[in-house]
Amino acid sequence: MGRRAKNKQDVPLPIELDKTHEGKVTKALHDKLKHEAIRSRKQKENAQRQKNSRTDKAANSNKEQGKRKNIAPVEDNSIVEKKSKKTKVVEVESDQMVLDAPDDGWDNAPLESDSENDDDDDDSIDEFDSAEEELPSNISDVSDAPTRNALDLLSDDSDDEDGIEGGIESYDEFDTDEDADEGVTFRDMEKRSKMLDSMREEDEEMAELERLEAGGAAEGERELFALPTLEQVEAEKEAPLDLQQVQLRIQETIRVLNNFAELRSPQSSRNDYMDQLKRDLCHYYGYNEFLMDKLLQLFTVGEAVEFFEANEVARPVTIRTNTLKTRRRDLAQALINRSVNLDPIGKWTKVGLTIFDSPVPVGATPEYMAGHYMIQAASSFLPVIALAPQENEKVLDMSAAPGGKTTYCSALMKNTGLVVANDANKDRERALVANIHRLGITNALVCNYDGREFPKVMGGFDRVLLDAPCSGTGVISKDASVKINKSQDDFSMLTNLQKELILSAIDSVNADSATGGYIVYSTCSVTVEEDEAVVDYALRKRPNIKLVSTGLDFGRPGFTGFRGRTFHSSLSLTRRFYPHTHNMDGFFVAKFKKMSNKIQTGENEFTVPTGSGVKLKQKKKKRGN
Ligand SMILES: C[S@@+](CC[C@H](N)C(=O)[O-])C[C@H]1O[C@@H](n2cnc3c(N)ncnc32)[C@H](O)[C@@H]1O
Repeated sequence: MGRRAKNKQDVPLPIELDKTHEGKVTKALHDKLKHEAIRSRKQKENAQRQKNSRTDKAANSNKEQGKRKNIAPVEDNSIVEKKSKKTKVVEVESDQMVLDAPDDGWDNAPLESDSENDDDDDDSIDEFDSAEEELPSNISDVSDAPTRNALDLLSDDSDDEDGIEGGIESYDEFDTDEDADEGVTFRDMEKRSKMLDSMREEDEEMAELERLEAGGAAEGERELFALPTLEQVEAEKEAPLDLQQVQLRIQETIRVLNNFAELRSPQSSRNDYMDQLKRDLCHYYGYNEFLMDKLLQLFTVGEAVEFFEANEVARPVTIRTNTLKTRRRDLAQALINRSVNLDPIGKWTKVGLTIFDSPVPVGATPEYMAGHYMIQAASSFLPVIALAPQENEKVLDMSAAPGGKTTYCSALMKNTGLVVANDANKDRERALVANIHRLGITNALVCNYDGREFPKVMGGFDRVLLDAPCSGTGVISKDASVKINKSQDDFSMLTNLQKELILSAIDSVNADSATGGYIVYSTCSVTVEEDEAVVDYALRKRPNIKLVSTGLDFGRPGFTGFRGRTFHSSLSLTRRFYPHTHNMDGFFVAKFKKMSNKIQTGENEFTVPTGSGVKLKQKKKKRGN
């Protein structure tokens, strides 16, 4: 746990970076002139507006009496419902659901035996309906989605002249379902539309003015910032940590680094600033220097701070509907009846729900006990969506415990075919077996091998999922010990294991599978050495595979190069997910297609079996002289 977390009583506000100060100094002069021009124009306009307002109000007061209610926009029912809900955890996807005029989502997850019962829909959950599809082709990009909120919608639609003239005091007055068109003429509408435009312009200019005022004042003060001297650094080590001071220094250091030529102190180099920043970030967020270095290599300093901040906040609790037993709409209704406050996770899944709050523990409801859902992180849906297991296939989940992904595979396969759920850790397999029973999975076989023993144990799978053991740098909000308990030795050990496991996973797949021939590699780590570097290694060692699209069209493309290393260009097909951009755990997903069971790797030719057991054919090595 970081000092920031430990010192809860003294936690300063989250660090917000000043993005308005990244430009050059000449821009300050430009801003100042613009500031003056806007101020003088605004003074004139305000005087004129007040005059017009008085005249118009007098002329229209009778006409406008009683009209206000009639011209208020009819608010979408779903928005009214959302507004009445309790405050939510920050959740980009659910906002999107509100605004995308949803229609049909709950019904897209039919209970197999009950699909014709769709017409007994309950109105109370219609607001969540969406046209989302499980198939990857329909996944939308949450990170790029427009982020208008319900109030934006209301203000866009509002036609109330009183609101315009006098300023909108409260949006409550628009909450009416009376006929919006009655009594409104085209001339009125045109006039109101012009007024709205002018109001918008005015708001934008005011915002610009405020920005310039705030920026101007800060600029003068901040230029005095200098790094602490060696003596001060030593003295700080002895004294109790002043979080406010450290926070301020982080902001100032980043500002200088963003405009180094102009704002640096001549006595300090870029490295001096970076060293101080690293020390401060370690203190403030409680990371060891080793991991801090790694993460600062991954992001710009600004984005690194966003990542650290996101790690201080718990991700939303999410559950996955077990479609073998129920439909999402029925599950949602059952939980709503228990006063659980929930929403669909986002357009990219039709089985996920976000739980905002619940008066009963989500892991102890009768629906949970009956196996109607799995408590599962949203990120953990992604590799299974990418794997896309089909009915009647033979699938291997190489590191399966506690079974979130195994049971999702079985659900997608409608309990047909075979899912081999393996894990090297016997203790963790208890939870795997319990989940398999609770969720009513009947197509799984649990085994307890070191994954590296595949495909000798069994081969010829249509698809293999390797959700690899990893450092957990994507799930720091769940396990803060990761901040301090990882060393270079741990990373070396893990990446070696990951490389061996990924080759076993590839060799366990039958390239001649009629329906499959796919391998998905995933980790809950954001480090390149556990993600792209492992995938790149697999591509080099197994030329009979190629990367294909994960089908997840949100998430950032993987790195094709990193700190002087060049990876195969197809690495851009892999996907990265971050807590600060996707509000889900940090995650990595890569999907391979195996093109042939024969591989030629210079000296050796391997033939991977299509049935169980392994045949390893080794050609005679060609030896040189
Ligand atoms: C990220 S967790 C898997 C989570 C699981 N896929 C799920 O969704 O519930 C990684 C798992 O790898 C297992 N593991 C570690 N080393 C292994 C190995 N050599 N072979 C197979 N599994 C291994 C760990 O016991 C752990 O359960």
